[in-house]
Amino acid sequence: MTVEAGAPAIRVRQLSKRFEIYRRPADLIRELITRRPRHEVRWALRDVSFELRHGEVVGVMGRNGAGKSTLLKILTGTLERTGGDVEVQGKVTSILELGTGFHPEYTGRENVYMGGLCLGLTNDEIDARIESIIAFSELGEVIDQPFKTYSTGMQARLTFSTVVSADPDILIVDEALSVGDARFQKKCCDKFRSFREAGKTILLVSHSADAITSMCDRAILLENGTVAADGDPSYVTKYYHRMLFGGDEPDAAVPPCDAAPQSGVEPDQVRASGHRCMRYGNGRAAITNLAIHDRDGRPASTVESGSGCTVRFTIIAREDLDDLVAGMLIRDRRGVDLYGTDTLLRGVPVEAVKAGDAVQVVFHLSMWLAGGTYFLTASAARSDGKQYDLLYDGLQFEVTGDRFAYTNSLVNLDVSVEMAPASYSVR
Ligand SMILES: Nc1ncnc2c1ncn2[C@@H]1O[C@H](COP(=O)(O)OP(=O)(O)OP(=O)(O)O)[C@@H](O)[C@H]1O
Repeated sequence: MTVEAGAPAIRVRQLSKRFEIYRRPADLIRELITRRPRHEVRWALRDVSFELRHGEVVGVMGRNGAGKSTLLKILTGTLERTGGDVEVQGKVTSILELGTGFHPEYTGRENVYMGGLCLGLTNDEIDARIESIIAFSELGEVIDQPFKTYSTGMQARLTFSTVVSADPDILIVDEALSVGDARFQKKCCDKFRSFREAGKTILLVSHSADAITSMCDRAILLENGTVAADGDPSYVTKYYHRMLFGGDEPDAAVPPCDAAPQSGVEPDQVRASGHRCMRYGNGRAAITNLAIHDRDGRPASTVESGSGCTVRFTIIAREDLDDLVAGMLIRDRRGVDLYGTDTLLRGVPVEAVKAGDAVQVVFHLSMWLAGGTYFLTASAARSDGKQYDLLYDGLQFEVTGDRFAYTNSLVNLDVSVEMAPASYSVR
């Protein structure tokens, strides 16, 4: 099938899934006989609607039990829906569980054939692809050993390599990549990129904000079986983060971040860049005056790569605090965490702070990032991680680049280089 980038690949309208849960198997029989309900109803999905276009890589996030797997199972046709519509345009293949359809006693090679046949490939097609599947999985040395002797990461590599070889129009992946090592994840990322360029659609479930922000064009957040957010991955992952870490105690005491622009970056600059800061916590302390100071001690929104600077902020205790840990985290514009630390990790003693007292926090660092736009998060928390106040991406700043590095570099490794004649002989 030829796919047209931008055309709808999956359309989901008001999708619902209801499970009926019987505490004991006998309850089902009793219900049938007495015609009185003896089950609990659990809605795994309720009125879920979205559309995915060909050429989009979309991440699905959500807490345990939010409905992600149920959604994927319905999209791949392995689970019946209770209500709503699903339209899928194109050939779908999925990796819902590692090694599904793979037999533990068979070798890796035999499993590639079995998996390929399950994916609709013919024997001849698998013959033509087997070497490239093995090469992609990098399991050439063990491919004739039983699948059960593979580590989870190796199983993930073989499953992924086999599934992508089926050349689907729509690829659905459920967390399978999280078990691979960083190098294999990078290969998967590259594969996704080439899929996207070929106009294919990828739906990827992950709990990792890094995976979602680095691989996806868009993210959908499920909460209690409904769509809680759908949009830009960095915004949705922030929202998810807030839900996970900021939701257990009310944070109404803390003003919205946009209402409290931080020094070092002008409010207009914040708006112009579309940067959305988020603020959450229980409000027992408040962070103010978040700023970066350059090596001359002046507040700066631009820092030279490799130069010394300080991250500064003040924490005001609104109530007596038994302990206080101050933290900082730098993210890139895709939302990937680049560096974070806190006073506890750095061995600064945790001390009680009285209501009304202010604490000045200063992190000294060398800005070994490559040129680009970055975001600084500041936190004031208890040592068990409970947030008093957290300014998520509270400050945007620029690093002016090391002009000797490639422009897509992420860090500045302060490289020097030499080249000299070498002796060389052919034996
Ligand atoms: N077969 C089933 N029978 C009864 N309830 C189910 C069944 N499958 C899922 N559920 C319920 O549906 C809800 C959504 O489950 P689902 O597995 O889709 O969540 P999830 O977001 O994939 O979670 P996780 O991140 O833990 O994998 C949960 O409350 C779960 O208990």
